[in-house]
Amino acid sequence: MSSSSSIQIGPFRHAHGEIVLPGSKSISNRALLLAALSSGTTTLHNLLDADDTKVMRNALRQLGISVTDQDHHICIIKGCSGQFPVREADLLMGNAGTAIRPLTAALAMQSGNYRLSGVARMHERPIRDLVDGLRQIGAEITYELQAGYPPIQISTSQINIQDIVKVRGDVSSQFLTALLMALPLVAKEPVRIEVIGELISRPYIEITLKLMARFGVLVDCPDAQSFVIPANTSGAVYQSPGAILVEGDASSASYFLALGAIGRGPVRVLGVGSDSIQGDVAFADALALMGAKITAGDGWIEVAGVQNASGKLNAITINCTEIPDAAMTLAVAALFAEGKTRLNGIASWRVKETDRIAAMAKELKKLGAVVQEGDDYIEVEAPMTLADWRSPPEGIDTYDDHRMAMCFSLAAFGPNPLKINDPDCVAKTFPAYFAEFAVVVS
Ligand SMILES: O=C(O)C1=C[C@@H](OP(=O)(O)O)[C@@H](O)[C@H](O)C1
Ligand SMILES: C=C(OP(=O)(O)O)C(=O)O
Repeated sequence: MSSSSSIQIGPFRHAHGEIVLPGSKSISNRALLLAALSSGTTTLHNLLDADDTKVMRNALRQLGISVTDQDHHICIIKGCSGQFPVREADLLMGNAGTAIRPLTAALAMQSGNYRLSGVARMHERPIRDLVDGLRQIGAEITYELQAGYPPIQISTSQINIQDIVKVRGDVSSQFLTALLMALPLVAKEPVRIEVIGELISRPYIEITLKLMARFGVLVDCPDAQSFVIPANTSGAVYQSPGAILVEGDASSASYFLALGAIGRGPVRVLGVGSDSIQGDVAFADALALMGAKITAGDGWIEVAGVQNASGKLNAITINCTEIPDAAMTLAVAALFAEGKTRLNGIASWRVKETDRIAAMAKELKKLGAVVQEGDDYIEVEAPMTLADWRSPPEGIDTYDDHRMAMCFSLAAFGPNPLKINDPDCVAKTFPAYFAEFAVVVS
């Protein structure tokens, strides 16, 4: 849990250096679950060691899986061949969407009794579309407090799959990810998952499919809305690949790439690059559109300032439905752009760690930016002159949202010192963030 301290940083002018990124949250939590469900032993290298992955590791241990941390970043998992040894458990999921949603689906396939709950904010984050998807195939799931939200109770039931399972994809892609990973455990015939309506955050589905393939399950995608899971004829459907090397986290990379643009650079991130399976590497393309000088290769990306004669970024209008997490970094980078930056397709921000559109608008305004928000967009214009930048004495609030804290560190490149409240909330995905930040800024 994060404390209620604050830090004072900046003003800074330069950013340069190299940073080795922590492991990807999205890959770490998928790899942990698939390794646990597989037959065989898997060694996970460069696993993220942060709150969200602790939640997953602890839950798997409670479910009877052998999870051995060799050091902070190497973890050895002995798989259970699809059937968790423990059939009753009360699992605390913190605020980790990548833990509660996939585990809910996997546990609904187990014929056991499980309760899943989280921190207060998790109980405001929707899970209805997943529960509806699972109920179609006979899962018994009830809501403990408010319908549509955790805590939930999963009871022993008979899973009976007809040939099509439908799921909505416009609130979170994690519901589809959860079904994709869980259904192979019970698919006696091929099962088609059909996505109803828009599918947001689509690149995260690519991560899911690629990880499933590493564990031996190949999903067919006949069209953009359909996913066909093969029949499970052998019982133990997932096969351990032996070892997995987790890439660096592309969302975590976004803060350092932005620093390389705003603080002249060069800043190089190591651990993600042109060969990445994470959609958030497209943040580098967005930054290039804003005028940043970017080069990349396998396993690295570098930013060396901006190409515009003004030395400033230029504003852009961009649809962010494929990069919902890194898009937050663009909103704060807009403080260093000429013109009005508009981020579209970000309705999902409202149901994440906090209402990120409201929080972002409120805190950017405290700095003197001109901000407009709508249901699914935000527009940001930098303070007109240096004198229009404000230094709010009460500090920037972070709403227990790791990305609010990390994004707003960029604002320390404005003319004033900056106070950030509750910086420890970065522990959700990047506990060492402010230590790494300190190494590259001056
Ligand atoms: O599947 C994943 O690993 C994630 C999917 C995205 O969520 P939504 O699909 O809810 O947008 C993203 O914001 C989250 O941080 C991680
Ligand atoms: C939305 C996020 O997390 P979660 O996996 O809890 O959905 C995030 O990390 O920005």
